[in-house]
This record gives sequence, structure tokens and C-alpha cells, in this order.
Amino acid sequence: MEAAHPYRKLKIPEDAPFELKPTPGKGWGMFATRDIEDNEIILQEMPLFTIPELSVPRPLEEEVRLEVEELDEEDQEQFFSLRRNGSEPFDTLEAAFRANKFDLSGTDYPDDEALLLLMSRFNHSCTPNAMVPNPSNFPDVEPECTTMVSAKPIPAGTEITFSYTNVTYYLRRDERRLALAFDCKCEACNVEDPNEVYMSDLRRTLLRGLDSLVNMGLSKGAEDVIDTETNPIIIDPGLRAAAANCQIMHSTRFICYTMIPCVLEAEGNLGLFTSGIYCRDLEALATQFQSSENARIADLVLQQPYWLERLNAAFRLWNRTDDGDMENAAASREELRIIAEPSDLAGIWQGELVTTPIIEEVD
Ligand SMILES: C[S@@+](CC[C@H](N)C(=O)[O-])C[C@H]1O[C@@H](n2cnc3c(N)ncnc32)[C@H](O)[C@@H]1O
Repeated sequence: MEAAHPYRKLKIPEDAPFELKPTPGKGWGMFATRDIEDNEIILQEMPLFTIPELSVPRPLEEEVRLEVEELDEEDQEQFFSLRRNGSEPFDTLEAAFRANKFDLSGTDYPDDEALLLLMSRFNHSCTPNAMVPNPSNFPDVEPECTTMVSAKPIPAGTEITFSYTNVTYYLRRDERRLALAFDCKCEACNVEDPNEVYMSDLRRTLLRGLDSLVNMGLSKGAEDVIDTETNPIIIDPGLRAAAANCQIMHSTRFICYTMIPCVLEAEGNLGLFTSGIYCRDLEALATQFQSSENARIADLVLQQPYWLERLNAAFRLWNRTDDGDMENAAASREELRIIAEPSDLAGIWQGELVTTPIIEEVD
């Protein structure tokens, strides 16, 4: 019975703007109990316990048991309240930990994984209304704390969701089915109108291409899910090679970077928090122009209040070379050498900049 469900024992802070209740097809989930504004902190939670370096594969049963034994009686009761998607108890302690853990990258404990009782009650959405940003964005809270922030205004009564993996922003609906370990029932995956699905798929395909282009051919993990031989991240082969070789003009990168929030916004995935991050990054890119006219245009872009206006202004940079192009390309190349896998560096640096994105003729 719902009233006697073990989740009722989970301690939710009195001032929390959410409640835990069943949600069709998704077990239980967190629902807003009042209107939540965009970019509002929804929850900050300390782990019940942490386990180090899960990147080293090993059985965890014993480690989890030792941690659970260390807990006081009340916390043990909280831990044993956990259920597999709100229904059956977990068969093992390890299974309970794995289903309710968060990684702590960005905190002072980047190699640890944390058991978070409440944070892990929020369900996933491919068009979420909340997010769990890198904890380094919240320097004033406990360094182990994980924070959930709204990513758009959330009306009272709405389910609060976040994206379990950022790669879903860059995947079409069919591809997302491969990436998620469950049959996603979120509003983006449940759309029935084929035109809407088509447009959403197009936007997400464009997003991963733009993202890969501005990040020198590296994408945010989409290539782990899709077959890039038949379905390349950047479709145009010349542009793809140019991105991998860091041969993209700075003006082209700047325009493409400005386009990303516009597409995210059209897809319903741009809130104040994310927009602020893109603003800061665009400001940093603007400082890298060395030709005064380009720097002036970039400044004009930054003065625009909305992303579409910024993009409109950024197009004035189209096809403009910059005195800093070679320097910026060399810096990107260096960065790529540091962060990329050797296989990503298969394309050899040619030294020439691609001045215009190459458009292949379409029959
Ligand atoms: C960490 S739990 C989330 C809370 C869980 N619903 C509960 O009742 O405790 C993750 C599990 O919730 C379910 N889930 C989360 N988001 C979902 C979604 N969008 N569609 C379907 N199931 C979802 C999946 O079974 C997933 O493995």
C-alpha cells in the first residue's frame, strides 16, 4: 500500500520544494510542491557514504556492507528503505549501491561514488526541467555535496527530472533507446507526432555536429552509441577532417558556438544556468580574436540580450580570417593532444586553415 511504502521513511527536508510519489511507468518520482523558478536550488545532499574509484572493476558487496555497518541505526533504516524502482527490495547491497550512486567528479573527491538517497529518487528525462551541474559551480557548499538546480520554471505538481547522461542531448530518439538502460517514458520520447519527432531528431543531430566542430572533432560521447562509419557526427567529410586537424577558423568556431544555445533553446533544453555557462564561454572565445574589427563584432555579439540576436550578429564574422587564427589553432591542437585518445589524432595536422566550411554538392 502506498501509505505504508518504505519510501515514506526517507527523510525529506521540511523546506524541500518536492514530494516523493508514484509516477506512471517510472516507479516513484519527485514532484514539485510549489512553483519553482528557473535556476533555483532544489536540493543539496550529502552522501550517506562513498566508495572509492569505481573505475576499477571489482565486486563491491563487501565494501558496501562495511560502509552500511558503519551507519547509525537511523541511516541504516534509510538505506534499507531503497527499492528497485520503487517496488522490490534489492537482492544485494552492491545492487542497491549501484542503482543509487552518483559520481563526485568536480568535487574534492573526484574518484569517489556517493550513495545519495534523495537525489537518486529523481527520474530521468531527455528534456529535463532540472540538472545536477558540476559541484565546482557551488563553492560555498560542503565539498562532497551534490546539488540539483532547476533548468526551467517548474509549475507546482510537475515531476522534477534531470538527464542521467548528457549524451541524450545529442542523440535522436531511436539512438537514445540504445543509450539508456530502460525504456524511457519521458515527454521527449513519448511524442507521437512524427513531424515533432523528426524536428527534434534534426536538432539533436545538428547539436552534436556543432558541438564536435567547436571541440575539435571530439563529441560528448555520441560516438559511443552510434555507428560513426555510417552516421558520422560531422556529416561533411572535409569539415570533419578540418575539425579533427584543428583547421577551423576562429570566426567559424565562434559562430558555431553561438548557434548551440539557439538549437538547445529550440529543443527546450536551455535554462538560465546553461545559458550562463555558454555566455561565459563565448566571452572567453571573444577575447581570442586578435584583429580589431573581429574583436569589435564579437563585442557586439556579446551585447545582444538573446541568443538568436547574438547568432544574427555573429554571422557578420562569416568567412573572416583573424590574426590570431594560427595561434588559436595551435593552442587547440595542444589541448587536443592532452585530452584526446591517440586514435582521435589519426588525422595529421596540416597547418592550413579551412577558411570556409566545405559544402558538398547534393544531387
Ligand atoms: C535511480 S532510479 C529513479 C527513482 C525510481 N523511479 C524509484 O522509484 O526509486 C532509476 C530508475 O528509475 C526508472 N526511470 C527513471 N527515469 C525513467 C524514465 N524516464 N522512463 C522510465 N523509467 C525511468 C528506471 O527504472 C531507472 O532504472
